Amino acid sequence: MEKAAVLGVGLIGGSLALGLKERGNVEVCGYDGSSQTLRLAESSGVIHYGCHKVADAVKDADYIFLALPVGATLPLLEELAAMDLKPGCILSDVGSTKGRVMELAASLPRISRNFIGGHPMAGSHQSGVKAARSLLFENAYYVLTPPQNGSMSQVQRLSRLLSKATRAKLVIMDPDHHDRVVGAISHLPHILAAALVNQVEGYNRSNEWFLRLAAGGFRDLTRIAASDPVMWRDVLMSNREALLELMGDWIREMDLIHQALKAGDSRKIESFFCKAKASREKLPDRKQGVIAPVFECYVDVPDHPGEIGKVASLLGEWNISISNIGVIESREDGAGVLRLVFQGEKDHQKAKRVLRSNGLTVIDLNEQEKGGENTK
Ligand SMILES: NC(=O)C1=CN([C@@H]2O[C@H](COP(=O)(O)OP(=O)(O)OC[C@H]3O[C@@H](n4cnc5c(N)ncnc54)[C@H](O)[C@@H]3O)[C@@H](O)[C@H]2O)C=CC1
Ligand SMILES: O=C(O)C(=O)Cc1ccc(O)cc1
Repeated sequence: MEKAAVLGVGLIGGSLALGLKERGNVEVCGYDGSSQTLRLAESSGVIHYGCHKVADAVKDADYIFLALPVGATLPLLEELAAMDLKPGCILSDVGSTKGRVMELAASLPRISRNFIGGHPMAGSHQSGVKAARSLLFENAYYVLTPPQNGSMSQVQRLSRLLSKATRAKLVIMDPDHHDRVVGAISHLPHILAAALVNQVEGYNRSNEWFLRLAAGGFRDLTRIAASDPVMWRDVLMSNREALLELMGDWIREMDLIHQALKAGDSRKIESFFCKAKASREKLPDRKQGVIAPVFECYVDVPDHPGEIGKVASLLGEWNISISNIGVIESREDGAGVLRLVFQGEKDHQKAKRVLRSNGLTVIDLNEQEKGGENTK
């Protein structure tokens, strides 16, 4: 049986460990800086067994997951790079930012090819192993950021395991692109929620009615302000560039509504809310845990001129329409990885068949393994 080491068994590490244990068909060893957490993880069955030393936890591991705050992930990754890991061992993390960790991994030659960044796009304002749940990531996106010059077969190995263990939808992204997008939809909202709570708390100090009257809107908008401060300190510190830009845009947006209010411009004020209402109503309802399906696959393109054109015309000959095509990774040897996106499941399945029967290596990160756990 393969072995997975989960370093940091809090909310995310614990949830991942539970999924790996219940559906991943791997032995799960845990490590945590807090021996109380490690004991609890062991006694509540979140991990098969715990180790008090990192070196013992990662010994003979086939997979290593770092599930600590980003600021603690970076030095631990450097420590791991100095250890003798099992050849071919895949390392990954779960951190909310990807640029900084990918940059560091790229500078550590002993692990750079086997470090595939990860970010499950689900969680909670709670933290700690007590809040861990085996299906926390079900139907959420799980972003992978493969290394430049890494191998797609390692990405496929990791995604097979994660798909079974988490039942999330795996997608590949460039680290900087990830940090800008997630900065806007997750990091910036956390800053705004905390700022609003701090502002109202200031008023409340001299008049307790402020927080006493706090109703639905304030509560909905600020739930995430109860999240772990160390984790969020590290998220901001590791995504400074993108967040400074996004906060600049936010200040400009606030200034527009401030100006409209100052001028008593009721038309502008109404259109500000109309625009937001229309856009908010278009957001898919996640209550049932449903997310847009991913109709995409990746093709390893050999180092021959015109290969991308060949893929496109092959699909054209079979009347398969592509909704998006792009090179996501170009390697030093001239070869690369092509990302193909289709409008529907029929074209997606047909394209994989056609490309494979023409000798191309096609990777679908969410392909169900025949007879595997996630076919249930
Ligand atoms: N909380 C959330 O909703 C989400 C968090 N993430 C990311 O997951 C990572 C972990 O977050 P959570 O599980 O929420 O935090 P957590 O606080 O629940 O768990 C972190 C665990 O790491 C341990 N730890 C901290 N520093 C350590 C060190 N230097 N050495 C050994 N152990 C150490 C702690 O004792 C704790 O058990 C973070 O990088 C965060 O950005 C990703 C997706 C969602
Ligand atoms: O609780 C919530 O709504 C969250 O926002 C959870 C969350 C926190 C951090 C992440 O990187 C991803 C998801």
